Amino acid sequence: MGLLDRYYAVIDTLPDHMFLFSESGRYLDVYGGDENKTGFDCKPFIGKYLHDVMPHHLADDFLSLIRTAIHLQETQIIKYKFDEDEMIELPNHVMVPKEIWFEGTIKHLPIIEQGERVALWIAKNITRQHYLELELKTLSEIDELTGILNRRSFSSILKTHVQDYQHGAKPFSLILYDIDLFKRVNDTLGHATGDEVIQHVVDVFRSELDPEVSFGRIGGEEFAILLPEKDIHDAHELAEKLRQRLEKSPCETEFYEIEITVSMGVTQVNKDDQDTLALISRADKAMYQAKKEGRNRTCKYSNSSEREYTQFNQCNWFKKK
Ligand SMILES: Nc1nc2c(ncn2[C@@H]2O[C@H](COP(=O)(O)OP(=O)(O)OP(=O)(O)O)[C@@H](O)[C@H]2O)c(=O)[nH]1
Repeated sequence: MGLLDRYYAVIDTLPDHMFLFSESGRYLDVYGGDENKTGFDCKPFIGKYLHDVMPHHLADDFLSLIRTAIHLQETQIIKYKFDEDEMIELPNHVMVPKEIWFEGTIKHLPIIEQGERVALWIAKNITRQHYLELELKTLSEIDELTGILNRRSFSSILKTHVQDYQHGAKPFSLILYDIDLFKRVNDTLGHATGDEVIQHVVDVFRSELDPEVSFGRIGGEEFAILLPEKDIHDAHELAEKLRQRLEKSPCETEFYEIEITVSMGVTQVNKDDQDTLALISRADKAMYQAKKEGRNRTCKYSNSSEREYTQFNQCNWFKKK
């Protein structure tokens, strides 16, 4: 076997697809691609143009990357997908995959073919990696027990809302709530039943909340709801609706029917909120006031929330330094 044939055989068994494109978007050559599992070697594309084999807006994007790689002589990297709606032209015998993700690396090649400059496009199938990344993202953002946002992702969304508000977005409100006397559920009926109660409270609230509302578990039995474009009065009204709904919906476990209530604190973002701390602290103080006033109620943050909290801080087992 001559050296050229050997090179050709090697390049054609490479796991990723390698396309040679002219700067007008013509497929000059196609190699490899065994591992891309498209069931199609793409060689029939040779001689065709990008616009002949894929939806035009995708072809426009691809062509612009090819031209950028050639003009700047800088490698371009892109993540892209083909799916049932947007697919390259496949022969009839090839089953159209639901979704297939690629990483494309586009490099300028020092070759002129038929008067045109040339780029090499290496396409690696990253579908598995893409789904793993999605799974990891979900795991890092979602609370395992309840399926709502965890503390970290809720805090990050809240922070973004505060920043947007400081840059002119509409005000929003925050509800914090805590399950009343929850310790006794755990202590009397066991931790597993406690977990069921937490799930029940979340389910009842979730069924009442719009899907675009951010809802997070920010502590063991403490939750937060961010209400975009709602003032403190709207937020109080909604919180009361949720509280009353829960009051009328006992948690049914296999062995028990458990009456559950929550105490809720409500506040609204204001111009002094440079970060989330003061905002959360106000909602927390209002929630504390609701606990102090007898639980199973909703309090709006006010001067009296501040007073209650200050009195709490004046107890004798710790002092502010
Ligand atoms: N089952 C279960 N319990 C939890 C979880 N996280 C925190 N807890 C429990 O939640 C309880 C919180 O109790 P406390 O903070 O004393 O408050 P409380 O009994 O709810 O009383 P008030 O808040 O004053 O109405 C503690 O017993 C924690 O162990 C969890 O994920 N599962």
